[in-house]
Amino acid sequence: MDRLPESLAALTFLAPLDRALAQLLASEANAGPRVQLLAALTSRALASGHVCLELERLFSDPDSLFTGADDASDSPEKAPQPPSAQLAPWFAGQTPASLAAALAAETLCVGDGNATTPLVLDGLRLYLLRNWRMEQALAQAVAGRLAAGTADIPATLPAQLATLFAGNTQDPDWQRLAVALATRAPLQVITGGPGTGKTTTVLRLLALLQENALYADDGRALQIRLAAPTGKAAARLSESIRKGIAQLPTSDLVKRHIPDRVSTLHRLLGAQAGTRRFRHHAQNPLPADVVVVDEASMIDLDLAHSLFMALAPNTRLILLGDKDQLASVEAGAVLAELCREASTGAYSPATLAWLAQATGQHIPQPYHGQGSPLAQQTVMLRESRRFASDSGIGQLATAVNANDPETALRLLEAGSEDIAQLALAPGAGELAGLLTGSQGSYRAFLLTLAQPPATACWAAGELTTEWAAWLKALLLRFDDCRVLCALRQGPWGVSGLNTRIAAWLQDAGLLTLPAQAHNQWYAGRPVLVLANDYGLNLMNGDIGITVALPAPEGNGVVLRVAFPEDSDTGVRLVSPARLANVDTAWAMTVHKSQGSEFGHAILLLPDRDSPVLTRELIYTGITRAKSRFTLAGPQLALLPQLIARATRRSSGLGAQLDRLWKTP
Ligand SMILES: Nc1ncnc2c1ncn2[C@@H]1O[C@H](COP(=O)(O)OP(=O)(O)OP(=O)(O)O)[C@@H](O)[C@H]1O
Repeated sequence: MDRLPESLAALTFLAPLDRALAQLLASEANAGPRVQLLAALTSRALASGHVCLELERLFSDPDSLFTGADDASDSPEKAPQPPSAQLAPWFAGQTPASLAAALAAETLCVGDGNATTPLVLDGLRLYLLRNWRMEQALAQAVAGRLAAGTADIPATLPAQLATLFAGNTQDPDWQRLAVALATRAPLQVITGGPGTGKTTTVLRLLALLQENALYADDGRALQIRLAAPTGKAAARLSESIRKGIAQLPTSDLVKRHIPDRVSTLHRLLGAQAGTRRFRHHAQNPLPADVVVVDEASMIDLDLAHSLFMALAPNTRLILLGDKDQLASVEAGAVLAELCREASTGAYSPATLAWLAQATGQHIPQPYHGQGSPLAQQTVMLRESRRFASDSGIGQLATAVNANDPETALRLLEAGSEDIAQLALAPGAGELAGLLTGSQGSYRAFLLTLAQPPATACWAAGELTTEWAAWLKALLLRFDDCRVLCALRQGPWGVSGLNTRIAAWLQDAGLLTLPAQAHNQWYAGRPVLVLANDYGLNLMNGDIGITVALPAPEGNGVVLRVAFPEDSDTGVRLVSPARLANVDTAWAMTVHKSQGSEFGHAILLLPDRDSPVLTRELIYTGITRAKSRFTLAGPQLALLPQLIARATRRSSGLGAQLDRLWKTP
């Protein structure tokens, strides 16, 4: 330990920012070598998605703490030695408890959260102060929403539920149970895999709440706000809400008061250019009676904290998401932490009795328990309506989630109408055939691109209906197929694949690339927006298609990027010159694909293992497929070890909640 700080340079897995933090603590707070090292490690763990540094894990499984989330590389040169080997000399002869004791003695740098110290030690968890505060505040907000206890059952509730769920014959009917529970507290969590009916359920809940509000004595409609973490997820929810409203068994008045506009969460909270602060916060809460947030697995600690702080105490929050998907790119695994008891249910006798009275439903014994107050407000939807029980995609996703590699391999090897595997040679030429083939490929998209309308493109400076419809069709067709990479860098990562795919498409006569290699812009280039741009109203994750349009004035053509938009034309055109932060999107990372779905999802595994290849990544990749899934790669034999590797993000949210509930 005494050789620090110079020797921090020897820890190659640290980033300059981690070392800078250590140096700052040394110069400003007189931090000793041990605190410097642990501060740098906390900072590195944070960059890998962990809210805190768990000292026990630092000893038991350090390599799992220091892997990148979205910036993984498959070049082995980057990490000459695993972190465990590099750290071994520093921690020889120590234990988690001895480290904690030594840290606690450094009172200028390390505190218990009451004083303003740069680091907070909470048991055997070490935090940067800001994260500890956010986690505390979030836990208190969650617990606060559940503190009021159980409301009485409104006399009308059983009949309303019976009408709304008249078509559901399942026993228990988890959708009905979820709606019933959501009426009794200002927080409800609904988790479930793809197509388990999360949107359908929340629509019925909104109908029920709005019905009660509109037909009450004062007849005031509830202000309902819908949001999702990315623009793409928001557009998808908007589309399924639009379709679902028509089928609701409720009056036209109620239907008219259910919104179908879904904003991004950042926009809902009032993101402002040039600052991380949102317009809505505890002193200026969101004006809303009900807030629904979909794809909640993508919400990191920071955003979850901002969301909870922006809600007035009586605003009802409904979180929807799939707890088994990849966690957020930034630190935290909020939905997974909130859903710790979702699989087992753990419904208390009081909840069981309440539900029996409200719904007439009896939850089977395996789901009984003495769960936390949050478990009582959480429902896991368990039956996929999108995938029949014999669908390959559904079965494969279930096997991966259940850590059952034998079944997953058997399904893939046998193949079926909707799943296949494709072993690739180093040149990956087999993939070229798949991407230019007749179905579930980029062919239909590129053929649509080649056939713009023969009519005029512009009328009075606006796109004509025909051209707008063509652009919308183009955007839709692009979702026929997508290559999802596990990694970003290297030959099997997004960067390598995008170049190869464009060349294959050109070889097949489907695409014309610019003669000059440095010119990245060409008609047909799909682009992915990499960061929120409030000036252009484009969100991280939005996808646009580059098109050549007749110039609005004069001769020739201009390149524009078409993005979907919730407007009359349904599309918006942006000049490529204004798009500084975009990437080509023939291939994208599984992380970036969250919240999207594709007709045919092709998940590409690299040629060697990496700690970022996890069960959640495989599951998320599979569940992006609507009708066809292909697992491709040069080393498909890696699959069982990837399925076995479950992600565990270090966080204290669950522990903070447990503590709050134990000490009323
Ligand atoms: N109780 C039900 N009875 C019949 N069909 C249902 C029921 N619930 C959902 N569905 C149908 O199943 C499909 C998937 O439902 P929904 O879109 O609500 O699921 P989801 O969990 O929100 O899906 P996603 O994974 O896309 O978020 C839809 O076509 C929906 O109409």
